[in-house]
Amino acid sequence: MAALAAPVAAIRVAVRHALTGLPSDGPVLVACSGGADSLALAVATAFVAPRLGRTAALVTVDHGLQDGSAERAEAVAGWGRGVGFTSSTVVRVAVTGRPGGPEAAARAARYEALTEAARQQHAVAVLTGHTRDDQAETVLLALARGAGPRGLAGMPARRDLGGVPLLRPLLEIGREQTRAACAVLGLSPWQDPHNTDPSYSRSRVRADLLPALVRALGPGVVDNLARTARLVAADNAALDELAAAALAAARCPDGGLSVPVLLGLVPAVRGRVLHSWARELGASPGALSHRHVAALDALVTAWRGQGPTGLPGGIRVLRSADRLSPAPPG
Ligand SMILES: Nc1ncnc2c1ncn2[C@@H]1O[C@H](COP(=O)(O)OP(=O)(O)OP(=O)(O)O)[C@@H](O)[C@H]1O
Repeated sequence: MAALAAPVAAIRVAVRHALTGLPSDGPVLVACSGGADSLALAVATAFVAPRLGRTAALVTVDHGLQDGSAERAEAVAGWGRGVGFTSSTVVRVAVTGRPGGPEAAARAARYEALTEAARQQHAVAVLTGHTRDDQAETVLLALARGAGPRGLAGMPARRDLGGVPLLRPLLEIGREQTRAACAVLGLSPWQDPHNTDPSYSRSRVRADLLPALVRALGPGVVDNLARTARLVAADNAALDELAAAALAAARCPDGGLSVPVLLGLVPAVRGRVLHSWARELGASPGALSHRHVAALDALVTAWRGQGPTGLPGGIRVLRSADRLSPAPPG
Protein backbone atom coordinates (compact mmCIF):
# COMPACT_ATOMS: atom_id res chain seq x y z
CA MET A 1 0.00 0.00 0.00
CA ALA A 2 1.37 3.46 -0.92
CA ALA A 3 2.37 5.63 2.06
CA LEU A 4 -0.14 8.35 2.89
CA ALA A 5 1.15 11.74 1.69
CA ALA A 6 2.47 13.80 4.58
CA PRO A 7 0.15 16.84 4.10
CA VAL A 8 -2.93 14.59 3.92
CA ALA A 9 -1.86 12.81 7.09
CA ALA A 10 -1.07 16.07 8.93
CA ILE A 11 -4.48 17.54 8.09
CA ARG A 12 -6.31 14.38 9.18
CA VAL A 13 -4.42 14.41 12.49
CA ALA A 14 -5.35 18.07 13.04
CA VAL A 15 -9.02 17.36 12.30
CA ARG A 16 -9.04 14.28 14.55
CA HIS A 17 -7.55 16.36 17.34
CA ALA A 18 -10.25 19.07 16.89
CA LEU A 19 -13.14 16.57 16.87
CA THR A 20 -11.97 14.63 19.88
CA GLY A 21 -14.02 15.45 22.95
CA LEU A 22 -16.94 17.08 21.13
CA PRO A 23 -20.41 15.82 22.03
CA SER A 24 -21.49 13.12 19.57
CA ASP A 25 -25.23 13.82 19.38
CA GLY A 26 -25.05 15.99 16.26
CA PRO A 27 -22.96 16.49 13.13
CA VAL A 28 -19.90 18.64 12.78
CA LEU A 29 -20.56 21.22 10.12
CA VAL A 30 -17.72 22.10 7.71
CA ALA A 31 -17.86 25.59 6.17
CA CYS A 32 -16.43 25.08 2.70
CA SER A 33 -15.86 27.81 0.12
CA GLY A 34 -14.34 25.43 -2.40
CA GLY A 35 -10.90 27.04 -1.86
CA ALA A 36 -7.90 24.86 -1.11
CA ASP A 37 -7.95 25.37 2.65
CA SER A 38 -11.57 24.46 3.28
CA LEU A 39 -11.55 21.76 0.59
CA ALA A 40 -8.63 20.07 2.35
CA LEU A 41 -10.44 20.51 5.67
CA ALA A 42 -13.65 19.05 4.23
CA VAL A 43 -12.07 15.99 2.66
CA ALA A 44 -10.18 15.24 5.88
CA THR A 45 -13.35 15.65 7.97
CA ALA A 46 -15.32 13.35 5.67
CA PHE A 47 -12.59 10.76 6.27
CA VAL A 48 -12.05 11.24 10.01
CA ALA A 49 -15.58 11.85 11.34
CA PRO A 50 -17.09 8.42 10.53
CA ARG A 51 -14.00 6.74 11.99
CA LEU A 52 -14.73 8.55 15.25
CA GLY A 53 -18.37 7.44 15.07
CA ARG A 54 -19.63 10.89 14.11
CA THR A 55 -21.55 12.42 11.27
CA ALA A 56 -20.35 15.38 9.26
CA ALA A 57 -22.26 17.90 7.16
CA LEU A 58 -21.02 20.52 4.72
CA VAL A 59 -22.38 23.96 3.99
CA THR A 60 -21.20 26.39 1.34
CA VAL A 61 -22.34 29.98 1.30
CA ASP A 62 -23.21 31.68 -1.98
CA HIS A 63 -22.69 35.41 -1.49
CA GLY A 64 -24.05 36.09 -4.97
CA LEU A 65 -21.27 38.60 -5.61
CA GLN A 66 -19.67 37.07 -8.69
CA ASP A 67 -20.94 35.74 -11.96
CA GLY A 68 -21.34 31.98 -11.74
CA SER A 69 -21.26 31.90 -7.92
CA ALA A 70 -24.49 29.87 -7.74
CA GLU A 71 -23.14 27.18 -10.09
CA ARG A 72 -19.86 27.06 -8.22
CA ALA A 73 -21.62 26.70 -4.87
CA GLU A 74 -23.79 23.89 -6.29
CA ALA A 75 -20.64 22.16 -7.53
CA VAL A 76 -19.06 22.35 -4.04
CA ALA A 77 -22.22 20.98 -2.41
CA GLY A 78 -22.45 18.19 -5.00
CA TRP A 79 -18.82 17.30 -4.38
CA GLY A 80 -19.58 17.15 -0.65
CA ARG A 81 -22.39 14.64 -1.18
CA GLY A 82 -20.01 12.54 -3.28
CA VAL A 83 -17.33 12.32 -0.59
CA GLY A 84 -19.74 11.13 2.09
CA PHE A 85 -21.12 14.13 3.98
CA THR A 86 -24.55 13.19 5.36
CA SER A 87 -25.83 16.56 4.21
CA SER A 88 -24.17 19.03 1.86
CA THR A 89 -26.03 22.22 1.10
CA VAL A 90 -25.79 25.71 -0.35
CA VAL A 91 -27.01 28.69 1.64
CA ARG A 92 -27.63 31.88 -0.34
CA VAL A 93 -27.15 35.17 1.48
CA ALA A 94 -27.93 38.79 0.68
CA VAL A 95 -24.83 40.90 1.17
CA THR A 96 -26.10 44.29 0.01
CA GLY A 97 -27.62 46.78 2.44
CA ARG A 98 -25.32 45.85 5.31
CA PRO A 99 -22.97 48.24 7.07
CA GLY A 100 -19.22 48.33 6.28
CA GLY A 101 -17.36 47.54 3.08
CA PRO A 102 -18.27 44.61 0.81
CA GLU A 103 -15.76 42.29 2.47
CA ALA A 104 -17.12 42.98 5.98
CA ALA A 105 -20.70 42.67 4.75
CA ALA A 106 -19.99 39.30 3.10
CA ARG A 107 -18.27 38.07 6.22
CA ALA A 108 -21.14 39.13 8.50
CA ALA A 109 -23.69 37.50 6.18
CA ARG A 110 -21.60 34.33 6.00
CA TYR A 111 -21.27 33.95 9.77
CA GLU A 112 -24.99 34.59 10.22
CA ALA A 113 -25.73 31.88 7.67
CA LEU A 114 -23.30 29.45 9.31
CA THR A 115 -24.85 30.11 12.72
CA GLU A 116 -28.33 29.47 11.36
CA ALA A 117 -27.25 26.31 9.50
CA ALA A 118 -25.61 24.99 12.68
CA ARG A 119 -28.79 25.67 14.64
CA GLN A 120 -31.05 24.01 12.10
CA GLN A 121 -28.83 20.93 11.83
CA HIS A 122 -28.20 20.67 15.59
CA ALA A 123 -24.48 20.76 14.81
CA VAL A 124 -22.06 20.27 17.69
CA ALA A 125 -19.41 22.48 16.03
CA VAL A 126 -18.71 24.54 12.92
CA LEU A 127 -15.29 24.01 11.32
CA THR A 128 -13.49 26.57 9.15
CA GLY A 129 -10.29 26.20 7.12
CA HIS A 130 -8.19 29.08 8.46
CA THR A 131 -4.52 28.14 8.27
CA ARG A 132 -1.27 29.15 9.93
CA ASP A 133 -0.70 31.55 7.01
CA ASP A 134 -4.07 33.24 7.67
CA GLN A 135 -3.00 33.54 11.30
CA ALA A 136 0.36 35.11 10.36
CA GLU A 137 -1.45 37.61 8.12
CA THR A 138 -3.88 38.43 10.93
CA VAL A 139 -1.02 39.10 13.35
CA LEU A 140 0.77 41.38 10.87
CA LEU A 141 -2.40 43.33 10.15
CA ALA A 142 -3.05 43.71 13.88
CA LEU A 143 0.53 44.85 14.50
CA ALA A 144 0.32 47.40 11.70
CA ARG A 145 -2.89 48.97 13.00
CA GLY A 146 -1.68 49.09 16.62
CA ALA A 147 -4.35 46.69 17.79
CA GLY A 148 -2.62 45.72 21.05
CA PRO A 149 -2.49 42.28 22.63
CA ARG A 150 -6.07 41.36 21.80
CA GLY A 151 -5.34 41.78 18.08
CA LEU A 152 -1.89 40.20 18.29
CA ALA A 153 -3.46 37.04 19.72
CA GLY A 154 -4.91 36.50 16.24
CA MET A 155 -7.75 34.06 15.68
CA PRO A 156 -8.51 31.60 18.46
CA ALA A 157 -8.64 27.91 17.62
CA ARG A 158 -12.05 27.87 19.27
CA ARG A 159 -14.66 30.55 19.84
CA ASP A 160 -18.38 30.77 20.33
CA LEU A 161 -20.60 31.24 17.27
CA GLY A 162 -24.14 31.88 18.48
CA GLY A 163 -24.00 29.11 21.07
CA VAL A 164 -22.06 26.59 18.91
CA PRO A 165 -18.26 26.23 19.04
CA LEU A 166 -16.49 27.52 15.94
CA LEU A 167 -13.31 25.46 15.51
CA ARG A 168 -10.29 26.18 13.32
CA PRO A 169 -8.51 22.83 13.12
CA LEU A 170 -5.92 23.97 10.53
CA LEU A 171 -4.44 26.91 12.45
CA GLU A 172 -1.14 25.04 12.72
CA ILE A 173 -1.22 23.76 9.14
CA GLY A 174 0.53 25.77 6.40
CA ARG A 175 -1.27 26.89 3.27
CA GLU A 176 1.28 25.01 1.19
CA GLN A 177 0.13 21.82 2.96
CA THR A 178 -3.56 22.37 2.08
CA ARG A 179 -2.58 22.99 -1.53
CA ALA A 180 -0.36 19.92 -1.57
CA ALA A 181 -3.11 17.79 0.00
CA CYS A 182 -5.60 18.91 -2.65
CA ALA A 183 -3.07 18.13 -5.41
CA VAL A 184 -2.32 14.67 -4.01
CA LEU A 185 -6.04 13.90 -3.75
CA GLY A 186 -6.78 15.19 -7.25
CA LEU A 187 -9.00 18.03 -6.01
CA SER A 188 -9.22 21.27 -8.01
CA PRO A 189 -9.70 24.14 -5.57
CA TRP A 190 -11.48 27.30 -6.55
CA GLN A 191 -9.27 30.42 -6.58
CA ASP A 192 -11.20 33.28 -5.03
CA PRO A 193 -10.30 36.41 -7.06
CA HIS A 194 -10.73 38.46 -3.85
CA ASN A 195 -7.70 36.69 -2.38
CA THR A 196 -5.44 38.29 -5.00
CA ASP A 197 -7.26 41.61 -5.33
CA PRO A 198 -4.71 44.26 -4.27
CA SER A 199 -7.44 46.60 -3.08
CA TYR A 200 -7.73 44.43 0.07
CA SER A 201 -5.00 44.93 2.67
CA ARG A 202 -5.00 41.20 3.49
CA SER A 203 -4.31 40.39 -0.17
CA ARG A 204 -1.36 42.78 -0.17
CA VAL A 205 -0.01 41.20 3.02
CA ARG A 206 -0.39 37.76 1.40
CA ALA A 207 1.12 38.70 -1.95
CA ASP A 208 3.81 41.22 -0.98
CA LEU A 209 4.53 41.60 2.72
CA LEU A 210 4.80 38.01 3.91
CA PRO A 211 6.93 36.89 0.94
CA ALA A 212 9.21 39.91 1.57
CA LEU A 213 9.51 38.98 5.26
CA VAL A 214 10.31 35.39 4.37
CA ARG A 215 12.99 36.58 1.91
CA ALA A 216 14.49 38.94 4.51
CA LEU A 217 14.18 36.83 7.65
CA GLY A 218 13.84 33.24 6.51
CA PRO A 219 11.10 30.67 6.11
CA GLY A 220 10.43 30.42 9.86
CA VAL A 221 8.64 33.78 9.86
CA VAL A 222 5.13 32.43 9.25
CA ASP A 223 5.44 29.84 11.99
CA ASN A 224 6.98 32.41 14.34
CA LEU A 225 4.14 34.87 13.79
CA ALA A 226 1.59 32.13 14.49
CA ARG A 227 3.50 31.16 17.64
CA THR A 228 3.48 34.78 18.74
CA ALA A 229 -0.31 34.71 18.48
CA ARG A 230 -0.50 31.58 20.68
CA LEU A 231 1.83 33.05 23.31
CA VAL A 232 0.00 36.38 23.42
CA ALA A 233 -3.37 34.58 23.60
CA ALA A 234 -2.18 32.70 26.70
CA ASP A 235 -1.08 35.95 28.35
CA ASN A 236 -4.38 37.58 27.39
CA ALA A 237 -6.31 34.78 29.05
CA ALA A 238 -4.37 35.31 32.28
CA LEU A 239 -4.84 39.09 32.18
CA ASP A 240 -8.55 38.69 31.40
CA GLU A 241 -8.97 36.52 34.48
CA LEU A 242 -7.23 39.10 36.66
CA ALA A 243 -9.34 41.85 35.11
CA ALA A 244 -12.61 39.98 35.74
CA ALA A 245 -11.72 39.63 39.42
CA ALA A 246 -10.62 43.29 39.58
CA LEU A 247 -13.86 44.47 37.95
CA ALA A 248 -15.86 42.57 40.54
CA ALA A 249 -13.78 44.15 43.32
CA ALA A 250 -14.15 47.68 41.88
CA ARG A 251 -17.91 47.50 41.34
CA CYS A 252 -20.07 49.74 43.54
CA PRO A 253 -23.67 48.84 44.43
CA ASP A 254 -24.99 51.68 42.19
CA GLY A 255 -23.26 50.23 39.09
CA GLY A 256 -20.30 52.64 39.22
CA LEU A 257 -16.64 51.78 39.80
CA SER A 258 -14.50 52.63 42.83
CA VAL A 259 -11.60 54.92 41.90
CA PRO A 260 -9.36 53.84 44.83
CA VAL A 261 -9.71 50.21 43.73
CA LEU A 262 -8.96 51.17 40.10
CA LEU A 263 -5.91 53.18 41.18
CA GLY A 264 -4.53 50.10 42.94
CA LEU A 265 -4.46 48.11 39.69
CA VAL A 266 -1.53 47.80 37.29
CA PRO A 267 -2.28 49.73 34.07
CA ALA A 268 -2.66 46.61 31.88
CA VAL A 269 -5.35 45.22 34.18
CA ARG A 270 -7.03 48.60 34.74
CA GLY A 271 -7.31 49.13 30.97
CA ARG A 272 -9.06 45.78 30.61
CA VAL A 273 -11.39 46.52 33.51
CA LEU A 274 -12.37 49.84 31.93
CA HIS A 275 -12.80 48.20 28.52
CA SER A 276 -15.09 45.49 29.94
CA TRP A 277 -17.09 48.01 31.92
CA ALA A 278 -17.53 50.25 28.85
CA ARG A 279 -18.88 47.23 26.98
CA GLU A 280 -21.24 46.47 29.85
CA LEU A 281 -22.51 50.04 29.61
CA GLY A 282 -23.38 49.33 25.96
CA ALA A 283 -20.37 50.54 23.95
CA SER A 284 -20.05 48.29 20.90
CA PRO A 285 -16.71 46.44 20.77
CA GLY A 286 -16.11 47.47 17.14
CA ALA A 287 -16.42 51.17 17.94
CA LEU A 288 -14.69 51.13 21.33
CA SER A 289 -11.10 52.20 20.71
CA HIS A 290 -7.87 52.53 22.63
CA ARG A 291 -8.58 56.30 22.69
CA HIS A 292 -11.87 55.78 24.58
CA VAL A 293 -10.25 53.53 27.17
CA ALA A 294 -7.38 56.02 27.58
CA ALA A 295 -9.94 58.79 28.22
CA LEU A 296 -11.64 56.68 30.91
CA ASP A 297 -8.23 55.94 32.40
CA ALA A 298 -7.51 59.68 32.52
CA LEU A 299 -10.65 60.13 34.64
CA VAL A 300 -9.06 57.74 37.13
CA THR A 301 -5.38 58.68 37.03
CA ALA A 302 -5.31 62.29 35.83
CA TRP A 303 -8.52 63.80 37.17
CA ARG A 304 -8.47 67.56 37.46
CA GLY A 305 -12.21 68.05 37.71
CA GLN A 306 -12.83 67.44 33.99
CA GLY A 307 -16.37 66.75 32.79
CA PRO A 308 -17.83 63.51 31.48
CA THR A 309 -16.06 61.37 28.88
CA GLY A 310 -17.98 60.14 25.84
CA LEU A 311 -18.08 56.52 24.70
CA PRO A 312 -19.52 55.12 21.46
CA GLY A 313 -23.31 54.93 21.43
CA GLY A 314 -23.84 58.27 23.20
CA ILE A 315 -22.70 56.80 26.55
CA ARG A 316 -21.10 59.23 28.98
CA VAL A 317 -19.04 58.47 32.06
CA LEU A 318 -18.61 60.90 34.92
CA ARG A 319 -16.06 61.06 37.72
CA SER A 320 -17.40 62.29 41.03
CA ALA A 321 -15.22 62.14 44.16
CA ASP A 322 -14.09 58.52 44.34
CA ARG A 323 -16.41 57.02 41.80
CA LEU A 324 -16.85 56.53 38.01
CA SER A 325 -20.53 56.39 37.04
CA PRO A 326 -22.55 56.41 33.85
CA ALA A 327 -23.95 59.92 33.32
CA PRO A 328 -27.25 60.68 31.63
CA PRO A 329 -26.76 61.30 27.88
CA GLY A 330 -26.51 64.96 26.98
N1 LIG B 1 -18.44 30.97 0.78
C1 LIG B 1 -18.10 30.26 1.84
N2 LIG B 1 -18.88 29.23 2.23
C2 LIG B 1 -18.58 28.51 3.33
N3 LIG B 1 -17.49 28.74 4.08
C3 LIG B 1 -16.68 29.74 3.74
C4 LIG B 1 -16.94 30.56 2.61
N4 LIG B 1 -15.95 31.48 2.52
C5 LIG B 1 -15.11 31.25 3.55
N5 LIG B 1 -15.54 30.20 4.28
C6 LIG B 1 -14.90 29.61 5.48
O1 LIG B 1 -14.08 30.57 6.10
C7 LIG B 1 -12.70 30.15 6.03
C8 LIG B 1 -11.82 31.36 5.78
O2 LIG B 1 -12.19 31.94 4.57
P1 LIG B 1 -11.32 33.07 3.90
O3 LIG B 1 -11.99 33.45 2.64
O4 LIG B 1 -11.02 34.06 4.92
O5 LIG B 1 -9.95 32.30 3.68
P2 LIG B 1 -9.33 31.52 2.47
O6 LIG B 1 -7.90 31.41 2.79
O7 LIG B 1 -9.77 32.12 1.20
O8 LIG B 1 -9.99 30.03 2.65
P3 LIG B 1 -10.33 28.99 1.51
O9 LIG B 1 -9.03 28.69 0.78
O10 LIG B 1 -10.91 27.78 2.16
O11 LIG B 1 -11.37 29.70 0.65
C9 LIG B 1 -12.65 29.14 4.89
O12 LIG B 1 -11.57 28.26 5.04
C10 LIG B 1 -13.99 28.47 5.05
O13 LIG B 1 -13.97 27.50 6.09
